[in-house]
Amino acid sequence: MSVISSWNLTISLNTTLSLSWRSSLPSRAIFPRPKKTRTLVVLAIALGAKPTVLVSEKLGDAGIQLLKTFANVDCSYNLSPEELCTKISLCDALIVRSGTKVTREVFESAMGRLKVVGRAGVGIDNVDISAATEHGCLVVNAPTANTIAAAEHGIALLTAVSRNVAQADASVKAGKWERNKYVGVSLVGKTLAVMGFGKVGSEVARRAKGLGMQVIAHDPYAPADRARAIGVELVSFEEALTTADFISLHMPLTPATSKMFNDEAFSRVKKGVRIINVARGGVIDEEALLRALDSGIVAQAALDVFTEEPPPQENKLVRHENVTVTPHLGASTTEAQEGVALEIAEAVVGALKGELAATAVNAPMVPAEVLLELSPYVALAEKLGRLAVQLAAGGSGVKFVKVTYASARGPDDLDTRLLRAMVTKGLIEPISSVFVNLVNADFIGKQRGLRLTEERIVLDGSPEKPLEFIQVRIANVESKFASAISNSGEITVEGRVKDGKPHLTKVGSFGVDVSLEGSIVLCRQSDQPGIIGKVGNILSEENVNVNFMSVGRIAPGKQAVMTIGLDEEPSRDALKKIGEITAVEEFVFLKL
Ligand SMILES: NC(=O)C1=CN([C@@H]2O[C@H](COP(=O)(O)OP(=O)(O)OC[C@H]3O[C@@H](n4cnc5c(N)ncnc54)[C@H](O)[C@@H]3O)[C@@H](O)[C@H]2O)C=CC1
Ligand SMILES: O=C(O)C(=O)COP(=O)(O)O
Repeated sequence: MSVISSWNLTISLNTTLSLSWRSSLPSRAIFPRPKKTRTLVVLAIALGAKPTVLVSEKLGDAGIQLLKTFANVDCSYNLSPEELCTKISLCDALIVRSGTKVTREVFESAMGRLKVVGRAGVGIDNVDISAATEHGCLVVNAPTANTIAAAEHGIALLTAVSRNVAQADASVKAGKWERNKYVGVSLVGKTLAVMGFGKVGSEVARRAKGLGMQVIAHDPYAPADRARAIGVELVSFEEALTTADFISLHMPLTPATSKMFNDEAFSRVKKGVRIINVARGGVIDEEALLRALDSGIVAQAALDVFTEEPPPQENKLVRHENVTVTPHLGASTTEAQEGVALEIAEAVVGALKGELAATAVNAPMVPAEVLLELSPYVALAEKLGRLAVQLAAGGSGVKFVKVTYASARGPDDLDTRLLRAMVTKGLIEPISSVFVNLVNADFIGKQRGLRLTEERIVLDGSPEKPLEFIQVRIANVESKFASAISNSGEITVEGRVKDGKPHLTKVGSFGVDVSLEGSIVLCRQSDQPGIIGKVGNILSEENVNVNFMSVGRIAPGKQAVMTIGLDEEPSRDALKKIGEITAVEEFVFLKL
């Protein structure tokens, strides 16, 4: 047996937490409700009540029909921010496009009911992801169905600005015939810099090559071999700026890309460059672009997106004669909208059912097969967390938690993110009013000052099972059940999965064996005959069914820890009577 990572490995509690799930997991583990409403919601769904999905922007019909097979669908377009906040507390899911701002206020107004936000498109800059995560709300998007539409729109604008199509059209419609004024420039042989070489950027590049352009791309995160495969050279930002005749923007709006095209950037471009933006308005400093257009540094710009949408009437960029504009039409083809609607409807319905969310934005994926295999260990992890925290004496302040995973599998073969989230859930929910799920576990843990570290132990043997046991230890605390403190001085509980069910197999330094169902009584007594019978009698007098009982002792005739699994909760009186048995030195009642 070897320990392959040490307690020093502090898992960063602010990393985005993993998550995906299946209906085989208990639904409350997936989308737990605030305590008062949880039971009702689960019950309502069990009785066949449909969840409610609010669609706040036009969505393709195929998507709406799919949603209707599973949910009540409320299509309410053009809601004001106040109206959205009012409606949202009655909705389990919200589907938006780029026109709805899903702000922190929206999540706060949802009062814990909103489980999923579906973005019917790619860019999620209109959704406050941190607020979603903090509120345990999953965000999913539809990242693939509009790629081609956006790329084609980029190419449409590229050709339009090279040949003054929009301006010439307006001129003819105004009764003029200005053939000399609208002489354009050719694309063939010109250099196009694609900024952001992702899905849309690479499709634009492919098409531009077909038009005979030299294509370079700037993307700090794109693999060079993917670029090479379509004959594109990845270059620095500087090189892209200084060599391009056309620049097409395809990066997401993030703090790093915000106003990436500013006075400084425009001061380095080739005079007469043409710029196309089908990404997000915010990646350009619009004031700086206006200056660059007025000074002739930028010959033309084509903008599908704006910092503020729709842009104000008086927006000088929109009215500029060298600017071609479209009203955020990149994704607006019949084909893309049907595709996006289906993609998002499937993702939202799946998430509401508790299935894997392949396009989760605030919850990295755990593959379906991994999840299926881990499912009983997920339940075990939560229950161990629940037991450990209930064993801490009041006022101890649980802070340092160590989770050990013992397995015969290699260290890279076990994704512990899910298990870590469930231990966190088990540790926090019994002692607070917050609800913890796989989306917000790390955030809530960090917020509450939990320092959770993980350790892997590699066991010899055949790696059939993903895990042999999970151990949860809480350091630097007193316990209300002294025997739960192991030789290392920590509250220690350890469990295994037996016949698909979680079992408690160790408390402190005592080996025990009890199925983790219902509730349990832990009892330390001096090892002597008759104790089990006495405890059993007290419980049977109360009609409390014992589902499991085990006794672990240090040595014959010394001390023993009796673990009793109960179907019902015993009365205070019964617990008092157990405590009064002479040989019983301490006992504790724990809810699972
Ligand atoms: N106008 C419209 O209707 C549409 C607009 N979009 C916009 O286009 C963006 C790109 O979409 P996809 O290609 O599907 O996303 P993607 O995620 O496949 O590609 C984005 C690329 O940008 C790169 N990137 C990130 N930071 C960068 C930086 N600082 N400099 C250069 N590159 C950077 C990433 O590495 C990635 O390769 C979306 O985020 C969205 O805002 C997408 C679809 C339709
Ligand atoms: O998918 C995207 O990122 C888009 O910008 C498309 O926006 P839309 O859904 O058309 O409002």
